[in-house]
Amino acid sequence: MQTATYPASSGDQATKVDGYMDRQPEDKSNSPAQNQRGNDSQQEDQNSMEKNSSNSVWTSGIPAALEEATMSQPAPSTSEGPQVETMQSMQQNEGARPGQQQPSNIADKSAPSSSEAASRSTENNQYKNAGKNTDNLRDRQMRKSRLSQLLDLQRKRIRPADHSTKGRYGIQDFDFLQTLGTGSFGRVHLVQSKHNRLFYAIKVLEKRRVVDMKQVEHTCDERHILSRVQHPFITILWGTFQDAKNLFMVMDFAEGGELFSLLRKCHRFPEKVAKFYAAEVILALDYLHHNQIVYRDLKPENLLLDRFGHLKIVDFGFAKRVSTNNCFTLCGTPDYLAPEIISLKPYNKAADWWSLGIFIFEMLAGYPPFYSENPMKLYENILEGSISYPQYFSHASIDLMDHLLQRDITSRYGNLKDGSMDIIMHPWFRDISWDKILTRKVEVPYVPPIRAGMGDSSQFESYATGPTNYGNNENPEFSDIFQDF
Ligand SMILES: Nc1ncnc2c1ncn2[C@@H]1O[C@H](COP(=O)(O)OP(=O)(O)OP(=O)(O)O)[C@@H](O)[C@H]1O
Repeated sequence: MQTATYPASSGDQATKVDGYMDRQPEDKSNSPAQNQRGNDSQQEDQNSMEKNSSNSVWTSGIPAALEEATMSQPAPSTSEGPQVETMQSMQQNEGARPGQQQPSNIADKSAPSSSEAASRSTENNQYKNAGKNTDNLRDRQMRKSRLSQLLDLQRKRIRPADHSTKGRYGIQDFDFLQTLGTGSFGRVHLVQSKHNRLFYAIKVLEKRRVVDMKQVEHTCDERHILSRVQHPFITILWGTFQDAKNLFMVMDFAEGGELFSLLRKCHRFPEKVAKFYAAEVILALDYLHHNQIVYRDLKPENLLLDRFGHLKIVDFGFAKRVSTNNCFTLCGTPDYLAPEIISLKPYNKAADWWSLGIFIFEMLAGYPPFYSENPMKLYENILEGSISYPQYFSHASIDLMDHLLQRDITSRYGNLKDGSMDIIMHPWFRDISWDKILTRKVEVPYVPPIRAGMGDSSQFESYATGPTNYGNNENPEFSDIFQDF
């Protein structure tokens, strides 16, 4: 779990929902309620930006679009200066990866341009006229049916129910290296296979903590669901095993770190970038929902980047197999909770589409729409549902978020007769090639600056080495409860 370095203020200590820790935006300097950070923390941020900027690499193809999108967003006035500068300084300081073109002259392009406002207004006008001029109904129908066929193929890729990951590996198969992240029940380690020398991530869960926090069912669901799903944007579970005290889940190592960290470094993403990450998430949610799985914990902390810059959803600790409206558990991350969950009403996959709306907002604004340091106020804000969109959001993005952030689930996009198609076909995604997104043929906005395949954990926070006295098989605990592992 990413620990926020945002200064804690009174009353904002971790809130637990169903055993999970709350998050605090590290920086919501451009939020309606501006933060009051001291010089020290600003200096710290500056230092960390400089450190990070020299590492960051933006791929060659996207930057022009990325810059345009970034620069066409008037920056809100904040004590820390505009986000635009932040993004630009990241770009200016980047080093070129071997074989990659240095992004074209960013400094020149950063000069204020009178065409920016014009281009935004053209974009908005295009959106307003979209129904009249482009997208005639027949084209739309054809696109929709082509897309449905494509998605159907992916949706059917599910491993058989009797596919077992149990006992496929043991502690003796891996060298345990540093900690990549910590969670409520243990930690995730970088490991190296003693056989093929490849690097993996192993999530270790302490059985006693899982039992004490009444998370047995969630943990078993996580293992079961992850062992069956097969999707380009979902982490692969290679195997599970246990020792006397711990459960182990062997996953592929997502080397690029958390999207959360990238977002906090950039403060907010240009629309093109947000659209790209949203598109990958949508395809993963579409896949899960068609396989009767609701994810229930969408947030930037659970979205990791692989070495190429594509997303991998991790942490299926709240994922659940569902039929219709049959979830009641209060779980998820407060900022991302759908109103029906807070009201303790039965809820379904529509809750994930609500979270998608929050996710898109947070990527574009740098803070979630209902943010409050006071958890009760946060819940009130969510239930009340009034959203103040920053003026630099495009009409199309606002329209999509309005349709996702519908308190009434019978009006929420994703939950209507056409399901996810309403989202996929929304004008905000007009320039997205869904088939290319699915086949990962789209140029990514950001390639993590790592030495791929070398066990490079530079994109993760450093942790003091934790307990790694794993592998003790004496006096096994709870083996009846965790017999599936
Ligand atoms: N496959 C992976 N590759 C690289 N890092 C990973 C991987 N899976 C998890 N991590 C890191 O470990 C952190 C904790 O993982 P995860 O969220 O799955 O644990 P958790 O115990 O369920 O945490 P939480 O209590 O926050 O739900 C992640 O935020 C991420 O930084």
